[in-house]
Parts: sequence; structure tokens; C-alpha cells
Amino acid sequence: MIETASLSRAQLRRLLRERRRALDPHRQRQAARRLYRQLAQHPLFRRSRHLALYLPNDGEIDPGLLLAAAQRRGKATYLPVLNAWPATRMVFQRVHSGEPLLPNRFRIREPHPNRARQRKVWTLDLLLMPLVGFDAEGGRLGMGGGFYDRSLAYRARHRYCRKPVLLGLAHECQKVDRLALASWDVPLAATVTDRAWYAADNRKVARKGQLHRNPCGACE
Ligand SMILES: Nc1nc2c(c(=O)[nH]1)N(C=O)[C@@H](CNc1ccc(C(=O)N[C@@H](CCC(=O)O)C(=O)O)cc1)CN2
Ligand SMILES: Nc1ncnc2c1ncn2[C@@H]1O[C@H](COP(=O)(O)OP(=O)(O)OP(=O)(O)O)[C@@H](O)[C@H]1O
Repeated sequence: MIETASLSRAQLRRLLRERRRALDPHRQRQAARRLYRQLAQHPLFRRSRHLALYLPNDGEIDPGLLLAAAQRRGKATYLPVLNAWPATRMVFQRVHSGEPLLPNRFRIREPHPNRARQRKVWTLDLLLMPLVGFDAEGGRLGMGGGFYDRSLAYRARHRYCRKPVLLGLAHECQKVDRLALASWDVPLAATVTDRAWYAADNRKVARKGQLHRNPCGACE
């Protein structure tokens, strides 16, 4: 596992992105199948009715089997869509199987923006998030755009909100010993890899004042 102490966030990002990009197509398919087995029968996935996923980019683990399973089971599935303005914002839009998708400015495919199909993030049940690096305490390092952090900034204000449940998805090789939390970072409930679940110790996070045990009246 990588010792993070001597590395900057930028160095760590570069190293971990290289690692996941180095996985060959066979390893990627194997990891995607294993990820599916970790999650498909889990109550958090089975019980969710509205869930957001992503389409893989830059060597990310592929949740495509979960997306297809969710659609087969009649769940409403959502993908991130980047806003034209402000360009720092991202929304979650419903996607149906077989719907045409267009590349965004990072060449990640997304549905054509349609306000009527977008849903507020706090009304989703489950958010499956891509990441560059993670630790076993709910720490997440993303691509550096701050898109997920901005979408989840309401968590700092809605003190008792627990929707959606935040799960990071990753290859095992993206695990690091410890990530320093930035003030805007929103901790994950767990990260699921092709090999294991890493559930955050909620008591520790709660002591930091960042995770709340009860649902929020305004958000439920
Ligand atoms: N699959 C997936 N979808 C996602 C995200 C993600 O991390 N993964 N995002 C999570 O936030 C948002 C997009 N954020 C991104 C931020 C930076 C880059 C990126 O590749 N930056 C390149 C420069 C690309 C360019 O300018 O053309 C780089 O840093 O090398 C990609 C996506 C929304 N959708
Ligand atoms: N809630 C927020 N409000 C305003 N700016 C934010 C917020 N959260 C993050 N940012 C900005 O986004 C930038 C990138 O943040 P960070 O490096 O944590 O992104 P990331 O988690 O790696 O990316 P992503 O969430 O897109 O995968 C930071 O420099 C920060 O200024």
C-alpha cells in the first residue's frame, strides 16, 4: 500500500491514475465482475430505488453490470451531467437503457441535459462514486474538479441528513494508508473494491462532526 505522508495530493493523484490505467482489459473485466458480486445482492443496492452511478473513464472500475442490473430490476438510474454554466457544477440525470449518450468536455459520455429528468442529489437513495484514491476511514480523492464535493456540500448544512448513502467504487490498488480530509471533503460510508468492503468507522467520523446518524426532515 502507498505511504501517503511524503506525497502531495497532485503526486498521489498522478500515481494512482497511472496504476488504474495500467490494468489490462482482462483485469478490468474481472474486477467489474467481482465488484458486481460484492454489491448486487447487498441490501443497500437491493433496497435502493433511485441510484446514481457513472460511466468509467481513465481506468476506473466499471459499474456497468450494476447499472444494467438496476435497470432490469426497475430501479431509476442516474448519471452525472456537467452543467454548461456554472461549469463547476454537476447534476444527476435519469438515464434509461439504450438511451443515446454524448461525450462531455472530459470525453465522458452523459445523457443530453434535460431538466425534467434531473433529480436533487439528497432525494437519491444511493450514490456510487468514482474515485482516484481511498482509505479505510471514508476518505476519497477524486479527479480534482471538486464536482462531487460541491454536489454534496449540503451535508455540512443539513446536519442529520443521511441521503444518499455514499459508496466509493475502486480497484483494490487504489487504496492508500491515509488521506488527509480537506474541509470540503464529505466522508464516504464505505468503499467497495473488487476484493472487499471498507466500511468507515462512523464513530470516528461522527466525532469529527461530519457524519450524522439520523435522517434529516428536510431531506427525507
Ligand atoms: N466516470 C466519471 N465520471 C465523472 C467524474 C469522474 O471522476 N469519473 N467526475 C468527477 O468529478 C466528473 C467529471 N470530472 C472530471 C474531472 C477531471 C477530468 C480529467 O480527465 N481531467 C484531465 C484533463 C482533461 C481535459 O482537460 O481535457 C486531467 O486532469 O488529466 C475528468 C473528469 C463527472 N463525471
Ligand atoms: N463545497 C465546495 N464549494 C466550493 N468549492 C469546492 C467545494 N468542494 C470542493 N471545492 C473546490 O474543488 C477543488 C477540488 O477539490 P478536490 O481536490 O477535493 O476534488 P476531488 O474530490 O478530487 O474531485 P471530484 O469530487 O470532482 O472527484 C478544490 O480546490 C476546492 O476549491
